[in-house]
Amino acid sequence: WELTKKKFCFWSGPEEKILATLADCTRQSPINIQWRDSIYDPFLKPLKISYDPTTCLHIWNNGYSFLVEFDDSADRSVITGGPLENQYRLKQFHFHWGAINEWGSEHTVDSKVYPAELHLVHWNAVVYPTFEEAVMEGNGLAVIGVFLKLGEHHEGLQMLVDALPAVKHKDTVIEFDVFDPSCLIPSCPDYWTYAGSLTTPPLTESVTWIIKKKPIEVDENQLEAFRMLLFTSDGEEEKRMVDNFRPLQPLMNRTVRSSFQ
Ligand SMILES: NS(=O)(=O)c1c(F)c(F)c(S(=O)(=O)CCO)c(N[C@H]2CCc3ccccc32)c1F
Ligand SMILES: [Zn+2]
Repeated sequence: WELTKKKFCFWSGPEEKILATLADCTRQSPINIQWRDSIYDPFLKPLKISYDPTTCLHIWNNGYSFLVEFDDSADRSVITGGPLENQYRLKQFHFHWGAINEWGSEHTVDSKVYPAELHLVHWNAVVYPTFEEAVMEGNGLAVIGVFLKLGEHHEGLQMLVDALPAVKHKDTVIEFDVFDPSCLIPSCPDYWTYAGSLTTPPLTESVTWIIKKKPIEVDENQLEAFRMLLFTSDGEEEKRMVDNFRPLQPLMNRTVRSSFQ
């Protein structure tokens, strides 16, 4: 293993825990967060978020999700505090959602599934020279997860929704000059945090997950707008971009900490 440091963490079925242990894939994501099993940690600091809206670059459909990418060449959009030892730079955010409102999120809370989940991906530019290197290291990434629930119209999200028709097909991109993603993060400071992984290839166990307790509310039309995106490129047989979430992974020997009692 040492030589290649390659490991393969993708199974499902009863033997997954044994195989995961053999391949030491012991911190995969997403997981179900059992509220009563989470441990309040009084030493957890408040998460400090400071984004510069002008670091926003573009929105693109990469055939898995739609992502909004940021200029991460300097410490202009960063998070620090919370469970983090260093400052992390915002690289991109993206969403996961279902074909219908009954499912779509990656994490669940007491087995409750939300219709969608926002992930803001940050990397440890204090310790690692590039994002690609940070992706391979245990403390390389920090992802803020925010649940979306069906409810009131979300003004901030609508700016993204209005741009989606322009990125309907895989590998389409449009410029997106100014956007402050903190409008998508609930003001309630409460979160859970645990050591996990990316939920897409390379599935590396490099993510400190910070899952906000409070969801944001979005309306039906806004969720429907996500579902009109396509996994497929222009000219291919259309496949709607829905159900782009990974199944729940075994908790193994992990504790989920909460920032609140
Ligand atoms: N749920 S998640 O937070 O684990 C997560 C995703 F779910 C997801 F879809 C993506 S992606 O960029 O759309 C697809 C490439 O992996 C990323 N992107 C990251 C992962 C690897 C990588 C490499 C270059 C740029 C961005 C990313 C991701 F971190
Ligand atoms: Zn994600």
